[in-house]
This record gives sequence, structure tokens and C-alpha cells, in this order.
Amino acid sequence: MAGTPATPLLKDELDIVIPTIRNLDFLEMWRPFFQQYHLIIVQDGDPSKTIRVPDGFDYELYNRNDINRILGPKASCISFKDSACRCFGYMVSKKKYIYTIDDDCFVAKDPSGKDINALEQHIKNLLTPSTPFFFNTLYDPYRDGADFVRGYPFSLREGVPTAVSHGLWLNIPDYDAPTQLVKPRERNTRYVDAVMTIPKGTLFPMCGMNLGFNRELIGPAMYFGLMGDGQPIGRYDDMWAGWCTKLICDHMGLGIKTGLPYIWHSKASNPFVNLKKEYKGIYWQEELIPFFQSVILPKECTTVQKCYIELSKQVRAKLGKIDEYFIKLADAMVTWIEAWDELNPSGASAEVRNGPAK
Ligand SMILES: O=c1ccn([C@@H]2O[C@H](COP(=O)(O)OP(=O)(O)O[C@H]3O[C@@H](CO)[C@H](O)[C@H]3O)[C@@H](O)[C@H]2O)c(=O)[nH]1
Ligand SMILES: [Mn+2]
Repeated sequence: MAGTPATPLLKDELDIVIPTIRNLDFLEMWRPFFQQYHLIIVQDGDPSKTIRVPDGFDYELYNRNDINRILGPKASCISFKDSACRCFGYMVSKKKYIYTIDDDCFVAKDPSGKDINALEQHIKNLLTPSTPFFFNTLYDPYRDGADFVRGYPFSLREGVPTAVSHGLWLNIPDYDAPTQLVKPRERNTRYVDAVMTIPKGTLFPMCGMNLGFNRELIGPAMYFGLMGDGQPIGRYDDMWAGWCTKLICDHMGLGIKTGLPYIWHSKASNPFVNLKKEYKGIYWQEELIPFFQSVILPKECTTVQKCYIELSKQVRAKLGKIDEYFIKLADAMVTWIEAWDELNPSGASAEVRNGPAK
């Protein structure tokens, strides 16, 4: 009917998960794009603090007491005082898709000055296939105004289902603490109008601040690890999840895209505090990356859960010698899957798709 606002895409099939230790004032700026979606707010830190949700939003809010009540002893796998807590929101959601965003991320403008509906772009990314097996030099061939270029095998043009859509950031880029300390005034002003599939066999540093994913395809792999309070490492939550997720997507024949949409990041965290949280990760990752590059998942791993349990065994066997933290993490990976399956008993796990024709 003329004049009736169009129903936003995936209105009843997508939850927006927001971890917060601050406040939710940023939602006012996102209201035009988020108001028709259900929010899952994961309140970190002191559960006795009241987080005010702006009027007009449909939401559920979980604090640490709720997490402990719902998961019981399995709550031990959900981090405290780290944005990693957000993965609890993925677990309790009942929707097919998740979009997660940080509370210091705002609506960015494209080069024409138009407000960017980041959620709409993530949905487009997730609803169109990925091309992990052969790189298309004109970027995402499924976008309006693009296509497969000459020489692209027709046998591969169907693509594969997209499991993850990784968005980027204008203003404060997601730099690690050392880089941010060296370049405190660096701002990202470069708007690159591109979406591309991350090729199979290539890992990437997944940032959790502007991220969409298909929860039915890859949800159980999106565990953000043991970070923050009581842990020797922080702020590697999204990195850990990204390495595990990419490995499993490659095995399952699923795709991950990166690029548009941009959000405007006005970082609120302190680089000196961040350095303390990150520093073990900065040298551990020099061993973690070769580990993930060497992992082979057996063909018997036909679901994400089976892949993840197998991965936890390899983490224990091969990373446990780096630090006992990885033994704890391997156990927490198993607890996460047990909790996931307990809260999502009928969750149909996507069976493995074979990759391209051999
Ligand atoms: O203890 C905490 C700290 C933060 N949060 C919430 O998590 C997000 C991200 O926090 P913040 O914006 O302060 O951190 P950044 O340095 O910008 O974050 C980057 O590093 C990743 C952290 O691992 C993050 O995803 C990246 O964007 C905010 O919503 C905080 O409120 C928390 O819940 N608990
Ligand atoms: Mn931030």
C-alpha cells in the first residue's frame, strides 16, 4: 500500500546482539534501521547496575545473574568483563540470523553523504552466495552493477552459502593497542565500495564490532572464548571465533565476506588498558596462526558441532603446551557446544556441503 513503510528484510528472522558495559544511547542514532528488529542485550560487568534501553525497542536483556541462572555450571564458558560475553546472545537467540554491534559504533555516511543502513547491507551480503574457491577480481559478483569476469569458471558461478558478513569501520579503525599507541591520531577516512569473499584456506582477523552471520549455518562456531576477568588474555575474543569459524567454513563449503558495510567507530576503550589485555595474544598468535593453518578436520565431521569438538581436541593436544590456558579453553569449547545444544535442542545443524567439483 502506498506510504506504508516497507517491512524490513528478515524482520522476524534476525536478532541484533549488543554487548554493553556502558549505556545504550547509541541506539537513538540507529533507531530508523534497528527499531523493527528484536534486540538481545548482554549486560556485562556489575549485574546490579541498571542499563536503560531507549523506549520503543523490542528487547531481551541478560546480565551475569541471568547467564548463571540459565546456564548453571556451564556459565563458566561465558566470559566476564570482556566483549566476548556477547556470544551468550547468539546462544539464546532463536533466529536464523544474528547481527552484532558495539555500543560505540554509530551510523556512518557514504561518500554521497547518505546514512548507511549497515544492517541492510549485511543482510544483502548474507542472502547472496560467496565465492571462496576462485577469486573474482571485480569483487562481489552478486552485487548490482557487477558480475563474474571473463575467465571465471562457469562451474563455480553458483557460489556457496554465505555464513558470515564482516563489516568495516570509518573513523577509529580496529587496530591493536601497540598500533593505536604508535598512531593515536590515525583515522580511517577511506570508504572502499567493495564486498569480497575471503578465499578458502585464508584466515583473517574477524572483528566483532560490526558483524553479521547465519546462525543456523555457523552459530555453534561463534564462541568468543575465555577472555577478560580471571583470564590471562582479553580482546582476542572475536579473533579466536574468526579463526575457528573460517576453518570450519572452509571445511563445510561455506563463505565469509568482508567489506561493506561501514559503521562509524568512536572507540571508547583505553589503549594502555587494551595493551595489558592483548599482550599475551600478540605473541601467542604467532603460534596460533600456524596451528589453525595446519588443522585438518576429518570428513566424519559433518556438522559444525562435530567440527568444533574435534577442533577442541586439537587445541588441547597442540596448544596446551604453549600455556595451560589453552587446556582451559579447550574444555570451555566443549562446554559451549554442550550449552548450545542444551538451549537449541532442535537446532538443525547444517550438514557438510562438498566443496567445488574435484
Ligand atoms: O569488559 C567489557 C568491555 C567492553 N564491552 C562491550 O564490548 C564492546 C566493545 O568494547 P569497546 O568498544 O570498548 O572496545 P574496542 O576496543 O573498541 O573493541 C574492539 O575490540 C573488540 C573487543 O574484543 C571489540 O569487539 C572491537 O570492537 C562494547 O559494546 C562494550 O560496551 C563489554 O561488554 N565488556
Ligand atoms: Mn569500540
